[in-house]
This record gives sequence, structure tokens and C-alpha cells, in this order.
Amino acid sequence: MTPQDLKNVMGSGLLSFPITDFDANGDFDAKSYAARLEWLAPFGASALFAAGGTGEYFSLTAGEYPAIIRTAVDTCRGKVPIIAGAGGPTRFAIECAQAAEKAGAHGILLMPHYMTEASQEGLAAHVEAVCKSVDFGVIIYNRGVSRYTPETVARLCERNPNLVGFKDGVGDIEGMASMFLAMGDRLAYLGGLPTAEVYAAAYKALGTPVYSSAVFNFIPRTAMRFYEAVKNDDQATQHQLLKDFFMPYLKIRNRSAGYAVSIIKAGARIVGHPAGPVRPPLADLQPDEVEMLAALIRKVEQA
Ligand SMILES: O=C([O-])C(=O)C[C@H](O)[C@@H](O)C(=O)[O-]
Repeated sequence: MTPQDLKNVMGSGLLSFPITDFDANGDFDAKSYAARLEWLAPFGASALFAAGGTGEYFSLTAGEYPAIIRTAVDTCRGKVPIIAGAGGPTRFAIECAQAAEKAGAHGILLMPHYMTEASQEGLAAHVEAVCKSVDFGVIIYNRGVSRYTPETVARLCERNPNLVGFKDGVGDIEGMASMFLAMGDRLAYLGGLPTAEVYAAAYKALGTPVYSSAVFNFIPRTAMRFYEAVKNDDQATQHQLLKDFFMPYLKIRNRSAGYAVSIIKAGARIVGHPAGPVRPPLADLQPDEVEMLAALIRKVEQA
């Protein structure tokens, strides 16, 4: 897939980030992961991000990463494109990006580097080194310590034709509007804040209607229904689902830092597609929180 094809895919519909399956010992479980992707692939996401944020990229080892991407590519071949997460230190991000390209992924999402603050020059050097290390398309992820100004992104785009996408996980309306108005259709844009549905209508109004859904992992039909409602400006359906599901869901998610990912694994377990525990530093939901989530899922799935 060319970088331009990746950009077109990114602009064409709902995207999602599958969770990564671990067994009882906490090791990657390829069989369970493949079964998950087989289950999710037909629901209509336009691409799936393997080993992304919700896929606990930040907790994976260099040794297990290639197998995760290979499993995703092999399982989804001919069904749905796979974009691989990559990130952390520049050299590690390059190793992952090249392993993903070798495994047949269709592009990468370049997630934040590790820990330290960085200048715009430093960020640009990091992104450029990764872009130049591969031929396929690169999407940068605006989040945490990796926050890009439109000037930095414009410079990067001039020098790196394979930089084709910008995913936002910050939620700064001024920043997103500035980026979109400066870069226009040079990039594809993805709303990717934790629980992106809550921001979807506002991002659409800005001119960036595509987002990624983490809840797609356990309520894929409802996630697609919400996406269609956003696409068609069907506010009644959006508001109903926000009231019935997403707002009470946020109350559970907000009980602990890191629950944006843990709650997705809990949801998958509830609907009969368990992926094992989250890895530290994340923590799994408490039993009463799982009960609350199960009640919410019942409500929305019966509708
Ligand atoms: O890696 C990530 O940031 C994500 O997993 C993005 C999520 O899909 C986010 O958009 C969400 O929680 O809906």
C-alpha cells in the first residue's frame, strides 16, 4: 500500500485499535489475538491499528512485537489494512517500523517518544529519522510529550512525502484547528482522544470527521452505529447513545488513571472475547466496576 493509499484509507471511515491478547502468564497469545481479529474484521472498520495505545504498545517487548504485527497482517490479509504502532526512543521506533514493514503492515502510527520533554527541532528530527527509515506511510500521534506545531508539521511534510497522517490525542481545539487549517488535505486527520466518540461531533465541525473507536473492541455494532450517526449528522442517535452509554462509561473510566485501556479489556471479557489481564503499569478494573460496565453493555446491546 502506498503512503497515498494509506492516507485515503484513513479518510474513509471508522478506525479502531484492537487490544493485545495475553495468556494467564501475561505472555502474548497469538491464537487468541488472531481469533479476536477474525471476529472484529467484518464489522466495517476501514483499518485496524495493531499494537497501538489500546494494544498496550508501551508494555510490549522488542522480542514479541514482530509476532504481534505478523499475526495481525496474516489474519486480516484481504479483509482490512493493518497499521502498526511504533514509538519510544528513535532507534527503537525505527526497529519497530522496519519490522512492521517487513511483516507486511500498511503503515505505522508513530506514538510518543519516552519520558522526556523535547523541543520542536528534536521532535522533527525524531519523526524524520523514522519516516526516512521506511517506504510506507507514517501517521504522527500528537499526545503526551510529543506535541507538534503546524510549523513543525509543515516542515516535516515538505521533507517526508510518506508522512501522511496526524492523529490527535490532546483535544486542544485551537491546536487542532490550526493544524487542519495550515495543512489542509496534505494530511489525513484522526480524532483519537481516549473515548473519541465524545469528541466526534466537535472534531467533525472543525473539518476532521474521522476518529478511532476503542469501544469497537467490545461493542462493534454500536460503535459503527455511532459513527454513522456522526457521519449523517443524526444528533438524536448520537445524544441517545452518549446519554445511555458513553457518559456513564466515562464515569467508570475516570475512576483510575490508565483505565482508558483497562476498561476495554474488561469490556471484551464481558462480551465473551477475553484478552487476558492488562500489563503493569496498568491495572485491571475492580469487580464492582466490571459489574457496572456489564450493565451498561447490556443496555446498549439490547437497544
Ligand atoms: O492508541 C490510542 O490512542 C487509541 O487506542 C485510540 C483510541 O481508539 C481512542 O480513540 C478511543 O479511546 O476511542
